[in-house]
Amino acid sequence: MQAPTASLPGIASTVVAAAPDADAARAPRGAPWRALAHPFVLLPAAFVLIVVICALGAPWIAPHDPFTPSLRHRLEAPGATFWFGTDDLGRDMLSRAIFGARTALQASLQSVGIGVLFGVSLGLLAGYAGGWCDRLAMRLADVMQSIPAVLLALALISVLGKGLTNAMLAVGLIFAVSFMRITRAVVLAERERLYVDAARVLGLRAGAIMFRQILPNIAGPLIVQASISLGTALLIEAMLSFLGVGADSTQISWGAMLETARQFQSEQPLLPLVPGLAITLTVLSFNLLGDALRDALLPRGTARRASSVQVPAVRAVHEETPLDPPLPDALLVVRGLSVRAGRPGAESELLSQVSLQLRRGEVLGLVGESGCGKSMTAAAILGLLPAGARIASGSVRLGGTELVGLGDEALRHVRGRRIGMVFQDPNAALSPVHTIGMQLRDAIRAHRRLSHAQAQARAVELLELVGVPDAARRMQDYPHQFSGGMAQRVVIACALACDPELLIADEPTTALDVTIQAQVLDLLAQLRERLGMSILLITHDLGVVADLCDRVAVMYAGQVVEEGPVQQVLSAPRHPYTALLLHAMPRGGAGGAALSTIAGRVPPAWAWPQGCRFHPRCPHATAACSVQPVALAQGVRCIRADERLEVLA
Ligand SMILES: Nc1ncnc2c1ncn2[C@@H]1O[C@H](COP(=O)(O)OP(=O)(O)OP(=O)(O)O)[C@@H](O)[C@H]1O
Repeated sequence: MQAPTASLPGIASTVVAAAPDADAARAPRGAPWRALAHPFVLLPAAFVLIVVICALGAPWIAPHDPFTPSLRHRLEAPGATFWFGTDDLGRDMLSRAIFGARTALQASLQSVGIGVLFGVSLGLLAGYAGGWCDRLAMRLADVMQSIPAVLLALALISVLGKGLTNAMLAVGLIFAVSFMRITRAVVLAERERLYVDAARVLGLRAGAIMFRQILPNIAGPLIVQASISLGTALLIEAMLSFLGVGADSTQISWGAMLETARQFQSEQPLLPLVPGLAITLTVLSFNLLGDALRDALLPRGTARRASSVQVPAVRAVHEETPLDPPLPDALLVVRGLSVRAGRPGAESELLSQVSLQLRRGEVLGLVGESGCGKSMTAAAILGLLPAGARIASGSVRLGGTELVGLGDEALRHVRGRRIGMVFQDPNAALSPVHTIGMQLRDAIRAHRRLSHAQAQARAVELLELVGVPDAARRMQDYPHQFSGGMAQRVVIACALACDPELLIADEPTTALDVTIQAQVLDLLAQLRERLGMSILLITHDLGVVADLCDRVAVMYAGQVVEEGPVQQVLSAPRHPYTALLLHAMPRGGAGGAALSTIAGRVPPAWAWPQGCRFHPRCPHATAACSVQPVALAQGVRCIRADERLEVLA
């Protein structure tokens, strides 16, 4: 175990130069309050507020005693003393309606509280864990949802006895099903988002990810559902009390008032007015508020990462790749790594016999077109393969520790502590609803027992290290208040939280403005220099590789096709694919010359070609190239590697 480090000696003081955060947009916050600004919403919001005030201050607000009968005033019409008349026992209808707000709100809050508690916990668990846990929860939900809420309440009352609490417990259990379904659906979508991957990469525990990362992000749909459920609960409470199985004689319920009004309506026709209006307006207000909140909250943050890829057919190539002996001082050694996805019998091989080596303090570039398997390689190293994909064979050793086959808990200790990860889109990698300070402190405390103050100090130090100006003040800011470049610096700071030996950067500059890209790359170079870290840099850009990397591995169709020192590979490429990639690079000063491209595209994983996978696009391919798989030999996977082949533009 690493000792807790409260500081990085000699580093924090060296602030990496950065451009000022000029484009840090201050996006408007507080979507619920924006929704309340609409006139259609102000009225119901004001009405709900009045109901709440009545419920809380009933003894002081009610003009008369709502409980003591006064037969002198029996069934009086509305007048100066009793504004809304009296009931059959001479009690003031207005005062009873004011006290009735207590019962209505208490019952609604009770049932919605129970619904939220059980529903959200189950939904989080089902959505996050998946598998049998999810299936069991969904079947339970189906059964529960087939029973009408009022029927279940009546059944529970017959077992547990009459009373509002028992009735609302039953209603709460029915509500739990809706909350569970909503939570599960949102969690299923949220868990595919980058900030959840980022939290897993940092080594946060499943509980922390569910409750601290995902839950605040699904608050919107839950608030909307809670608001609508409050109205429904109120209606059910009124209905049960109307039937005489809800509120008892010590409680005043609008439903019970309505039942009394029904009995004496022929004598006093205005009796139903007060309870009827109270029920209708309160339920309507809750529903209108729910609608407004839905409009304000739900469209937010809908961008989702594409999560699944169809894998319709089998295409597994078996080949033996001779492995080079490990480099001296190798930190990461990946050997013969194959990853497969899909149903048994219909699997495709996403990675085939991938071998890589990375020395301590070295930067290894992983290049190739989109779909070649670069991100899949990083995911396999981190033990974070997408659902349905698995490591079929091979080994990943980090500083002598075999990572393939390690359990979840052991891997959690590796991620974040020994391997840090920087993603392509910094804004997607940071949770939008937490401050930068909290996200950094969480990353630091995921692996170290530090007090809040120590974690805070370390977080500021990390922000200074990555060149965020005015670091202490910016700890309170949210991700949207940072420009792309600054947000990426924050992501890098999170990745460095526990001094990892290896940093995996997956296209860390692709989502950034070109002027900012160079600054972030400079930062990575400086960090590598100062911290002696190894970096696996995934990129499309051979220019970046030339500037930053010591070694490079070129990937094509799930295989490494060429590997070696940057200078050697870029100056004298031996694989036609590497040569064509180099040829397709935009060159400064090319003076209007058209960019050359590589004809065709990378095939999908289920259709990797037979023989050399590049042969259908290769200008030098011969009949022999399509016969059998080509092994990686002396850093290149091409049967014509020893011939001198000119690039055909
Ligand atoms: N969840 C998945 N299930 C099945 N196949 C997948 C999945 N994700 C990716 N693939 C396939 O794996 C192969 C490698 O994809 P990968 O995302 O690693 O490529 P990449 O080189 O990182 O591309 P990019 O530069 O666009 O990120 C592709 O054929 C892709 O279609």
